[in-house]
Amino acid sequence: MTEEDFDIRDSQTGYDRDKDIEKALRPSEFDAFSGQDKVVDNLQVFVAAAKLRGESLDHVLLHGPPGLGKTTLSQIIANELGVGIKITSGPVLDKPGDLAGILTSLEENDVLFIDEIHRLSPVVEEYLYSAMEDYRIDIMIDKGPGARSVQLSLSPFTLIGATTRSGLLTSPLRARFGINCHLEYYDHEVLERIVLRSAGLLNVKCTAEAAHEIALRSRGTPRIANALLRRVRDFAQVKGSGIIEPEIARYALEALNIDRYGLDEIDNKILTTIITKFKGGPVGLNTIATALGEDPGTIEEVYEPFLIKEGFIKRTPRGREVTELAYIHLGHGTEGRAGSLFG
Ligand SMILES: Nc1ncnc2c1ncn2[C@@H]1O[C@H](COP(=O)(O)OP(=O)(O)OP(=O)(O)O)[C@@H](O)[C@H]1O
Ligand SMILES: [Mg+2]
Repeated sequence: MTEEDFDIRDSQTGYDRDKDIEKALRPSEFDAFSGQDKVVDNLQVFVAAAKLRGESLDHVLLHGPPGLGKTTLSQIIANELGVGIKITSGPVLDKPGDLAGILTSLEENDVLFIDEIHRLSPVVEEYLYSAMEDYRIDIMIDKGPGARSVQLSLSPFTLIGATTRSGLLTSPLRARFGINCHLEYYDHEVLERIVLRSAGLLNVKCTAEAAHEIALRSRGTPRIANALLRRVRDFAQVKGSGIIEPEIARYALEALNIDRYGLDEIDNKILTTIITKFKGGPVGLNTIATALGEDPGTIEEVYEPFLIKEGFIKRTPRGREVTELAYIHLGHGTEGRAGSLFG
């Protein structure tokens, strides 16, 4: 990829301007949130029950790959509960004191959102335990010989933790969440609906067929769908009629060098590595990770689920194996492959 190429990764990390648009496209009610039906249905019941009883909602853990709506859902939950939300993240909370400051500022039944909760330091994590369980924390007053710790009661609150790497959570932390939700990659039809909704919010006309083209290449991820929509809109306005139609959408996506299946650079690297270095597999996860210089957990939790969902990789008892689709997609011959699956 040259620098001029559109890098899908930018849409994951986000430029500031894009961040603002991302905020504007973020649904604020359950009804505007498409997909993840099971998770949403359950959350709606739990939220309604908590409201009925006038209690705080149980602590919620949201996990799943980037860009699938964890931050969005946590904001919807607070909004639907009609409470305030404070937002922070694991790496930002350096010392227990940082956490104590936020916890004591929460009002009754408020939501505290901790993003990247797998990156909390062990001392801060331990400090969180009693806050989550009994709404109590210990704070130190005074320094030196007069130092003593006093217990402080907190208002009941809901902790919503989000993580892309649930495998890294310790079991004591995981056990303290009463509600545990896993977000899945989105189907094309749902992404198409999301693209059409976003187009409406951006005030640009987009046909259903064009939305479908964009959805196909969005890696099952609403954030990428929205990012592609914005780039395609640029093409439609500069080189087309201003309306997003299938032809201009296809033209733009080609020009942006977006993979036909929405795979990103790392997805393609994983497939290429299995094909060229391991004869298509089966090969163990750790071996793939070492060959790529990536962390095995990240491959397993962040990349592999999409490749499996779309049928590029299979899990077998002996390891990971690429499918015929992967060979076709990458334009590799299947001569060197192991096994006799396609032979
Ligand atoms: N179900 C949905 N319906 C409509 N838009 C969605 C949906 N899910 C996510 N989005 C859009 O995708 C963008 C990314 O979602 P969000 O920031 O919530 O993802 P995330 O899971 O928190 O990602 P990360 O792990 O990177 O923090 C949001 O701006 C929102 O507009
Ligand atoms: Mg987020």
